[in-house]
Amino acid sequence: MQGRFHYYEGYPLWKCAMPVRVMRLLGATHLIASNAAGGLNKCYKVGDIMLIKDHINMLGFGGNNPLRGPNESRFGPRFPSMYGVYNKNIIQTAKRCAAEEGWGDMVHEGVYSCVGGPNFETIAELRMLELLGADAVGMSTAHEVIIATHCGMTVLAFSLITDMCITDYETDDDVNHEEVLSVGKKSEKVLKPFVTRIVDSIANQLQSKSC
Ligand SMILES: O=P(O)(O)O[C@H]1O[C@H](CO)[C@@H](O)[C@H]1O
Ligand code: HPA
Repeated sequence: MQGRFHYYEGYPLWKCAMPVRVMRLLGATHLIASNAAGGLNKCYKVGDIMLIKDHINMLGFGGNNPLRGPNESRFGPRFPSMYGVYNKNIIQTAKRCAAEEGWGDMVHEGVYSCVGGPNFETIAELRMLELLGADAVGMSTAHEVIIATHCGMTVLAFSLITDMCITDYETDDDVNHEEVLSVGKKSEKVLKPFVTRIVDSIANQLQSKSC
């Protein structure tokens, strides 16, 4: 997909995630989701990649979930498990692809927290997310991953760290969307071959399984 629908644009979550169901109906078995996110983990740097190993869906705590409403059992069960959502084998594949390209040092594994936006978080909110165990924060992806998991897709998701979150009242730095876009643009040269390598590797694995 080129871009995605966001909750802050006014769409309900089920609509934000609907393209995933369309892809599933077209025969897709795997979802590779990427996003721009603010880094909370102090070991990260702008331009790093965080392979998502789990998420904290802040919208979901309030009952706002893309699966809310009558369950569509042709896609999946009423109460889907969210253990092991982010496929461990594919995370390893992605790590290997990064190492082969010489990007091992800039690729991490971490927990993504999804907030509603559109405002960037307050310092107190960021401190709370940090305390909860989040390594990065953004305004997308969790609902798409929930829908993909519900319909049995295998998921890899990663965040490009576009800014480091400020958790210190003494800092004068700020965050803005232009910075997010500019880091995204600069990182294209890394992200495109990274994703291509991962897709090739998954395809090879699937092919050798089917032989
Ligand atoms: O998650 P994506 O859409 O990649 O982008 C992130 O960057 C935007 C904020 O700058 C928000 O849309 C946030 O979610
Ligand atoms: N916070 C929330 N969403 C984001 C950020 C951030 O710092 N950066 C990119 N998307």
